[in-house]
Amino acid sequence: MRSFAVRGLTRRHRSGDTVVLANDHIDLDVPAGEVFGILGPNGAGKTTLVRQLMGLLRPDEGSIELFGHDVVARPDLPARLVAYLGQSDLALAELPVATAVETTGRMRGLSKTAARAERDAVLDELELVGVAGRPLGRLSGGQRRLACVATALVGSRPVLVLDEPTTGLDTRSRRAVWAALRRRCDDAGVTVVLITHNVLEAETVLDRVAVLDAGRVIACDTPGRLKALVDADVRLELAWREEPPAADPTVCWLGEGATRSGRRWTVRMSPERAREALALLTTGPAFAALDDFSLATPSLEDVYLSLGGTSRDLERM
Ligand SMILES: Nc1ncnc2c1ncn2[C@@H]1O[C@H](COP(=O)(O)OP(=O)(O)OP(=O)(O)O)[C@@H](O)[C@H]1O
Repeated sequence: MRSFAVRGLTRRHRSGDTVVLANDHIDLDVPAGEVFGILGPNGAGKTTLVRQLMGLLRPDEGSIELFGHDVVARPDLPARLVAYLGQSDLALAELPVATAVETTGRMRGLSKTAARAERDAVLDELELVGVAGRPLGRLSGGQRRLACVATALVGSRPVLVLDEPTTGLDTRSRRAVWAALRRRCDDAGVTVVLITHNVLEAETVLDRVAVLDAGRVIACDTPGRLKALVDADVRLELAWREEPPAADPTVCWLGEGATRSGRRWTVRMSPERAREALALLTTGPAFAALDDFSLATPSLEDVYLSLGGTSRDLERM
C-alpha cells in the first residue's frame, strides 16, 4: 500500500514578471510504513512539494493521491490524516510546551486521559520534561523546534510530513528525533516523509530518499544503493591557505575535476589516483599553499554531485 502517489507534479511560482519552475514533473511513490526522505539543497523545491502533498498549495499540473484519495480534488484530506510540521512554527508560540502537545492530541481526537498520557510519553522521549511548563515562544530556537516535533508526534497520525524537523537541534536532540521517528515506523507502521538538506541525516535515518535538484527528482532509491553508484571512488578534500600555484601540473590536474567552494576543493577519484595526487601534492611546490586535506568514503553528497547536482548547499554534519 502506498501513502502518497505523485505523478507529473508541476508547480510554478510567479512573482512580478519572474516565473520559477519550483517542481518540474515530479513522480514519487511513498510506500506505507517507510521513512522516506526528500533531500536537496536550498531552493530545490522541497517545501513547494510538501505543501502540495498537504493540500496547502495547488499544483499547476499533475496528481497526488493519499491512500488512494485525490488530494487535488480534496485538499482538506491531508490535514485529517497527516501530522505536518512546516518550516515556520509560530502558531503555538503562546502556549506552554505541555499544553501545546496535549491540545494537539485532543484536536487529533484523543480523550483527555489519552492526550495526557501521550503528552507525558513524548515529552519524556524527546527530553523536554525540563521545559514542559514554558511557553514555546520563550524557548531557544532548538528547544522550540523540538517541542514542535513533539506536537507532530502526538495523536498517532498514520503519516508524518516533517519539513526539516532537526534544523537547529544539537546532536543529542537530533538523534532523539531520529529514534522517535524510527520507533513509530517500526512499531506502528507510520509513514514518515522527511525533508532534509543534511546528508548525514539522510544516510542515518531514511529507508529511501528522493534527491531533488532544481525542481526535478534526479534519483530515488535506498541511501545504500545510491551510494553504490559512486562507491568505487573516494573524495579528496583540499583546503588551500592561499591561491595554489596554477602552473603546477598536479594543481592543474586536480583543479579540472574539482568542485570548488572558495578555497575548498572537492575531487572524486579512484583510491589509487587519490594516493598518487596526495603523494605529488605533499612533495611538490603546491604543498606550501595547502592548509589541510582529507580523504573520505563517498556520501549522498557525492551521489548528488555525480548525478549533475550543482549546488554546494547540502549540509554534511
Ligand atoms: N512564494 C514564492 N514566490 C516566488 N518564488 C518562490 C516562492 N516560494 C518558493 N519560491 C522559489 O521556488 C523555488 C523552490 O523553493 P522551495 O522553498 O520549494 O525550495 P526548498 O528546497 O524548500 O528550499 P529550502 O531548503 O531553502 O527551504 C526557489 O527558487 C524559491 O526561490
